[in-house]
Amino acid sequence: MLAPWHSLSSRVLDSGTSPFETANGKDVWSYAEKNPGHSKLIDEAMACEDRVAVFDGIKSLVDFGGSNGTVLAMLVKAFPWIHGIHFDLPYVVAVAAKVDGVENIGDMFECVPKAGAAFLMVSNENFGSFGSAPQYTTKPTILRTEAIPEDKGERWWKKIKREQLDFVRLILDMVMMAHTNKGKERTLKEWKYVLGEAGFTRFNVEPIHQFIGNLNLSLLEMTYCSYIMELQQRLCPSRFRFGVFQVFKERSTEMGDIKVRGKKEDEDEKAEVDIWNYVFGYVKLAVVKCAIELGIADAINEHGSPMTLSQLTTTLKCQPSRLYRIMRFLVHYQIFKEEPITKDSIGFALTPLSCRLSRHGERSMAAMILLQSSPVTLATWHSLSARVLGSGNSPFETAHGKDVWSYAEENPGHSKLIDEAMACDARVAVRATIEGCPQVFDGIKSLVDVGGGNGTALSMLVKAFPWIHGIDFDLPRVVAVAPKVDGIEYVGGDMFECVPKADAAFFMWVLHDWGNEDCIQILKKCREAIPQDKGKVIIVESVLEEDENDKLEFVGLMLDMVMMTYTNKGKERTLKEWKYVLGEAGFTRIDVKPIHAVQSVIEAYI
Ligand SMILES: C[S@@+](CC[C@H](N)C(=O)[O-])C[C@H]1O[C@@H](n2cnc3c(N)ncnc32)[C@H](O)[C@@H]1O
Repeated sequence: MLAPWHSLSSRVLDSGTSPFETANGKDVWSYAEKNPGHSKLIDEAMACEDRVAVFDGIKSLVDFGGSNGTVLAMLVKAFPWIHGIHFDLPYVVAVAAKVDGVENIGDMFECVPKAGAAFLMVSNENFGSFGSAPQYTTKPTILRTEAIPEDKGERWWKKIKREQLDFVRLILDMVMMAHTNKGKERTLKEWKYVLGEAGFTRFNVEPIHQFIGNLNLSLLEMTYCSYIMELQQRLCPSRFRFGVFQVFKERSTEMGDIKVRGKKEDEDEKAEVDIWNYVFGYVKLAVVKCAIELGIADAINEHGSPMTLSQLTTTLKCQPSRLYRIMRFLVHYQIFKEEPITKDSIGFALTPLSCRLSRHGERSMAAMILLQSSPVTLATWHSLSARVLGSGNSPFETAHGKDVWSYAEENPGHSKLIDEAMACDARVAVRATIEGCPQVFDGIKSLVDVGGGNGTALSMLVKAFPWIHGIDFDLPRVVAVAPKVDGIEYVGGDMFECVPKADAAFFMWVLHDWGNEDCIQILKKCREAIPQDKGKVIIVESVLEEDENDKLEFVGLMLDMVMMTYTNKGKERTLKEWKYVLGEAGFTRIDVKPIHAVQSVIEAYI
C-alpha cells in the first residue's frame, strides 16, 4: 500500500496511470483478485471500519461491495428479520464467511439484486463519476462518510473544520487519488452531480454533526438515523428507505440507558479519532512529498504573492482537479493558507510550514522529507517487529542486503539524498548552537568535524567563528563530492582507524548511528587526535528523557526508531548512556547545554 504513494505527484501532473497501477501493474481490485493475501487484508481492514456503522429497519437488504460480509453478519444478527444479500465481486464473495440469513452474490457493474433497500458503505468513493453509464441509472445509493454541508461553495472544508473527523475524509480523498483510477471523496455538489446523472432528482442529506464530538457515546448508540439520505420516492416501487446510524462498541437499544460520561468514555472517544492518524499515518508524508516534487512552495515563492488555483495549475502544468484536491488537503493542515487576491478571487499563500517545503532557503527541510519518504527508506520499516524479536539483520540490511553506508557507496543518488537531508538539519542545529552557546568554540583554533558529510555544519561554524580552521572528515567518497569552502580542509578517511588532529573534535548526528562499543572506539580515536591537556569533543546529538516539557522530545524518540531501523546498533541516548560511552572512552568531565533544536550540545573533556 505504500508503493503507490511514490507517484502521487505524477498523478497530479497527469502523467501516467493511477499510482496504484504504476506501482502494481493493475488496478486495486484486479490486483486483489490475483493476490488473495492482499484481498484478505483489504477485507479485514474494511471489517474494522464496518464495526462502527449499522443499517436498520428493512426486511431485505443488499450490501453493495460488502467485502467479507462483516456488516451484513452484524445486521442479520442484530435484526433477524432482515434477509441479507451480500453483493461483491465474485472472488471476494467466494471467500466471505457464510452466515445464516445472508445470500452471497456479486458484481455491481453487471446486475444488482432486488431488495427492499440497498446499502453502500465506503464504496462509491472508489469509483469516478457514474456519468451516463446505463447500468447505474436505477441504482440506489447510500453513502456514509462523504456528506458535506453545501452552503459554502468551493471552500466547504473551512466550514466543517470543527468536526473532529474531517481530516479522515480529506486523507481518504488522497487515498482514493493514490489507490484508485478515478475515485475521490465528494462534496455535496459532486454527490448531486453523480446522483442526478444516475436519475435521482431529489434527496436529502443530514450529516452526523456529532459523529464523535461531544455527545454521550451511549446516546449516540441509540440515535437512529443520525445520517439519512432519502432517495426512496424516486428509487423503485418498493419504496427504498435509507438510514444509517452509528454504533459504538456495545450497542444499546433502551432509551433509558444513557450513561454518565466518564474518563474511560473520554479516552475511548479520543481514541476513535486518534486511531485514524495511525491508520493513515503515511498519507501526510506522501502528500507533503508530492508538494515538494511539484514545487508548489517554490512556485508561490517565485511568484512573490498568493497564487490562484488556475495560476498554480498553469505554472506547475498540473491536472487542475487533482491539484485542487492536493491544495484542499494542504490548506486543511495549515501547510498553505488562503488569502484574498482581489474582491472575487482567493489565492494560496505560504506559511512558515510551507516555507520549509521549499527546496531552497535556510529553513528548507525538503531533502529530509524526500529521504524519509524515499522507497529505500520506507522499505526498511516492514521488518521493525522482526528486529524487536531479535530475528535477523537490521531492517535496512533485510531490505537492501547491506548496511546503509555500503548501500550509499554503491548508490550515489541515495548518498546524495542522505547528504542533502543531513544538511537540512545542520542548518537548523548549527544555527541553534551558534546562537545558544557560542562560548563552546572559544579558544578553538582548529576543529575536525568527524562524519561531517558535505560540510554544511562546518561552513557555518567557520563563518561564525572565522578564527577556526575547519577539517571536514568523512568517508573518501563523501568528501570527494562536498562543495569546497574557504577555510575548510577536506580529508577522506575512516574514523574507526584515525581522526585528523585538531584542538577539538565535533560530531553531529554521527554517534547515534553506532552501538556503544563502536562509539567508544571512535571516541578513543578522537582522544588521540586532540591535545591531552585542553582538548575536547563537542557532540551535537539528542539527549533523551532530560526535559519532558521539551516540545521536540518526540523527535528524539522518533529518531530512536529510525536508528533501530536504519542502522545496525545505532540509538538515541539518555544522559546516563552518554556518560557511559564517554567515560569508557576516557572522557571524565562532561557538560550538557540544551539548544533550540532536537539536539543538545555535549562538551566532553579528557
Ligand atoms: C548521519 S550523517 C551526519 C552528517 C553530518 N554530521 C551532519 O549532521 O550533517 C553520518 C555521517 O557519517 C559518515 N560516516 C559513516 N561511516 C564513517 C566512517 N567510518 N568514517 C568517517 N565518516 C563516516 C557518513 O558518510 C555520514 O556523512
